[in-house]
This record gives sequence, C-alpha cells and structure tokens, in this order.
Amino acid sequence: MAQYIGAIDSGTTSTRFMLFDQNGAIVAFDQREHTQIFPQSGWVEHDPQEIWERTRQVIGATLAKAQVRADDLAAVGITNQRETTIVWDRHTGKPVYNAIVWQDTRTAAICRELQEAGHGDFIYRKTGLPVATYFAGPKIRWILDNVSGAREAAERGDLLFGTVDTWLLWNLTGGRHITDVTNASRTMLMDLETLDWDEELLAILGIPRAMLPEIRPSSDPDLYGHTRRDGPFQSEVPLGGDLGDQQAATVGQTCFSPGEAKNTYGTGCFMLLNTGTDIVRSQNGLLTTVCYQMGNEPAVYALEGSIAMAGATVQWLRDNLQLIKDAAETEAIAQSVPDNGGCYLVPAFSGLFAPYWRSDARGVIVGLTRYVNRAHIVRAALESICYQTREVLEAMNADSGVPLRSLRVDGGATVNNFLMQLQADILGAEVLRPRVAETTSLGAAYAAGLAVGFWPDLESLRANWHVDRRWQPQIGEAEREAGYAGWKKAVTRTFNWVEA
Ligand SMILES: Nc1ncnc2c1ncn2[C@@H]1O[C@H](COP(=O)(O)OP(=O)(O)O)[C@@H](O)[C@H]1O
Ligand SMILES: O=P(O)(O)OC[C@H](O)CO
Repeated sequence: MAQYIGAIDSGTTSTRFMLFDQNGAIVAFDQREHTQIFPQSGWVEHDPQEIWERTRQVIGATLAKAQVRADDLAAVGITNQRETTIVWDRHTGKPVYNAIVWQDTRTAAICRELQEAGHGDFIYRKTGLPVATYFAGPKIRWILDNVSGAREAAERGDLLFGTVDTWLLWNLTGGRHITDVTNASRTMLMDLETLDWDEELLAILGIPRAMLPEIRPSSDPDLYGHTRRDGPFQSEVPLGGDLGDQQAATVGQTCFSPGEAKNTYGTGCFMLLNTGTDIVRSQNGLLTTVCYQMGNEPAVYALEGSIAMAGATVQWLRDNLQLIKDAAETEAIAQSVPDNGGCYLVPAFSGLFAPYWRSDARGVIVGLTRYVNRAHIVRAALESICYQTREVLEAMNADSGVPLRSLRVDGGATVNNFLMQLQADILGAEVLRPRVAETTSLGAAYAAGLAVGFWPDLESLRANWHVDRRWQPQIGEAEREAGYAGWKKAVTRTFNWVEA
C-alpha cells in the first residue's frame, strides 16, 4: 500500500511540497520562493508560469530527497494563497496577464462603483464578504476591462479563470478546470448557501459564467483527476484534496468542532473560527467563509479575521528599509529593548482588512521621538502583528459570545518565540504551537488522504495533534490595556489617507 500523502502548498511568497506519513509527520519537503512583482504603488503581481515552475521543482526535489517514487503516494492535495486571480487561454494554456495577488488594491474604483450602485448589502448577504479589493471577482473584472481583447475572448468562451489551486490542477492534470468550495467562497461570486456560482453576482460584476471552474468539495472521493505522466510526478497520482491555505491550516490544526479556532502567521495573518454547519453573520467586521466540505458531508463554515500584513511587514523591514538582514533577526533585536519606546507601526499597506475594511487607509509609523531607534521600530513591527490579532480575536469573541481562552497558532512567523510571547501578553490569553507547525500543508494532505481512505475520518486525525510549546501572558492588565490604547490611537491615524 502507498505509504505517503503529498501536499502542494502554493503560498504568497513560496511554494512547498511535503510528504506526510500516516501519523501526520513530515517525511520530506522542499520549498522555493517566487518573485514578488510591484509594478505600481498598491499593485502586487506574480508570474503564474513561475509558480508552476516552482511547483514542478519542489515536487521533483522532495521526491528525490526522500527517495520516494510517485507510486508510493496514495494521493496528493493542493492548498494555496486564496483570491489571487489568474486568467488564461483555454487553448494555449497561457495566462493573458500576471496573477493579481490578494493584497493588490488596483480594484478600489471597481469596489467603490459597486458600493455606490448599492450592491454592498446584497453581496454581503450572498457571499459573506464585504466589498473589498481583497477578493477575486473585482480582479477578474479588472482583467476583462483592461487587457486588450480579454472581454471578447471571455465572451467567446476562450478564457478561463482560476485561483492558484485551479491553475495548478489545470497544469497537473492537463486541462481539468476545477476549484473547491473554500476557494470559490473567496471570489465574491459564490452563494454561500447553494455553494454554486450566482447568476446575479456574475451579472453585477459582468463576468461570463463560462470562465468559471466547476466547484467541488475540499476532499473529493470522486477525485479532481490524476497527475499526468509527463508532469512532475511522472506517474498518475490521484488528486483528492483542494482547499484555501487558511482553511487547510484549520483542518491541519484539527479544529473540527464549532468554537475551535486557529491563527496562521504567514505573509498575512488569518484567524478562523469553526462555526459548524451554521452560516454565522458577523456584526464586527469578520468574514463568513466556507471552512471545508469533506466528500458528500454538508459544508462547514467559519468566521474569519483576515489581516493583510503580518510576516510581510517583517519582509518590508528587510527589503524596503533594510533594517534587518533576515526575518529571524527580529527576535533578538526586538528583545534588546524593554518596550516599543512609544512607537507604533500600523502596516495598512493594502488598506486595513478585518475588522475595519478601510481601503482608504495607508501605513503609518507614529510616536516618533529622538529616543526611538531601530530596535523600537522592529519591535513595533512585531507588535503590529499581535495587536491586529487582538482586534480580530475581540471581534470573534463579540460575535460568538464565547471568549477564546487559548489560541492555536501556526505558520512561518511562529518560529519566532519572542513574537509568540508578545502575542500571549497582548491577548492576555494562552498561545499554543503544535509540533507540526506546517499545518497548511498538513490540512491539504488530510483532505487528500480522507478522499482515498488513507485516514478513515476527521476524528481519527485529532490523535496526530501534539503541542510543541505554550506561552502564558507575563504582563499585567494595566500594561496590556495601556499598550492597546496606544495601538487603537495609532490605527485612527491611518484613516482617510487615500482620497476617493
Ligand atoms: N523568525 C521570524 N520572525 C518573524 N517573521 C518571520 C520569521 N520567519 C519568517 N517570518 C515571516 O513569515 C512569513 C513566511 O511565512 P509562510 O508561512 O511561509 O508565509 P506564506 O505562506 O504567506 O508564503 C514571511 O512573511 C516572513 O517574513
Ligand atoms: O500566503 P499566505 O499563507 O499568507 O495566505 C494568504 C491568504 O490565503 C490570503 O487570503
């Protein structure tokens, strides 16, 4: 019997391929970054061909490292940065434009028009999403409006849309055009109740239905297809799992019961709270989204607090300000000062996402005096991740009425132990990091493994979750609240920066 499950994790900054065994332990992996393209202020793009190339490379390198043949894989799952939008020609397979990344704000005018035309409430009721530049629908519309000949070609049925999962499935299978419910729930085009594309939403955004992929469960016993023999696996491996990366991390953290939540610290930071089969509407700026759908089971929903800039703020310190040489340095530098020296950094680089949804906001560093030095700014950058998380957690507590006392964390930035201590201090709650912090890939592996019977059911997966380390708050209430009040004040300074 095949002993492993493979997971492709195509993130905002890099792609990984991982092999997992029956216990959910990592057997081997490889990871490669792709280029971040910033053509103008507020624009963020990726090259879809580069993402596919990196995917091929990490698959080949992982199999070689582990000395595993593709025939030893029971199935492969895919997980991906969500909302990032690719449009390609169905005949040539060539993208008509770069991928427009979830952080990109070029669709602000389209979003404003949708609001002004009074579609905001309808869109929110249907999709659980506020009208914001974050989501895929307005990005597709932008491509149809701005790429020469694109609208006509789309109307002729020659163009296909996909998020990154769909792009990879298309390339891996040689032409299957499929997405899953979690990714579809981030397009602003899917009805959260019917789990199908909605004709009225398509009409409002002017998007031909023929461009859209088939929507399937996140774990599909009918399979999305098999990998092609002439592709990176050089074998026909079943493709059985597909879900957005934040939903995948929720599955990887085994948050299968209503009330269970996780927070993932990658490029952005995303907290998801499982709300079961109920569609819960937020009163506090959170999204309602599909958490997962396993086979023929009903879909499970989640409330989500999305933060656009988390680890990316650290990258900005490194690449744009050159304050640090690598992300790991932030741990020692931030600890070298006792506090932020009165300085706050609010990274509203893509506007502010949850709970504000302000596309008119832009980043600020405030509270500067001659006392403030590099270490204070580095510390303020780490604190910004934790304060944004506190705002989202408060919104979740208010919506669910049940305060979360401990938070399961994962993602690339959780290797920073000082950041985790800051998080416990700023939340006043316990922070728990699991042994396998690569929960995004693990969630995709679980979805694929469940599809082919490698694991029997969701409950059996809980036994694979083990705590690696936990952090308790170490500061008092007064200090915590004073720091938070400073943060709240700093946030107000970001508003109304971009004039309509
Ligand atoms: N030691 C660290 N301290 C703070 N941030 C870190 C550290 N190591 C990595 N990061 C941040 O984590 C992010 C990478 O995490 P990852 O989960 O791979 O992201 P993604 O899936 O979004 O590509 C980067 O933005 C990086 O700046
Ligand atoms: O690439 P990540 O892990 O920061 O995730 C990006 C999110 O999916 C965007 O919604």
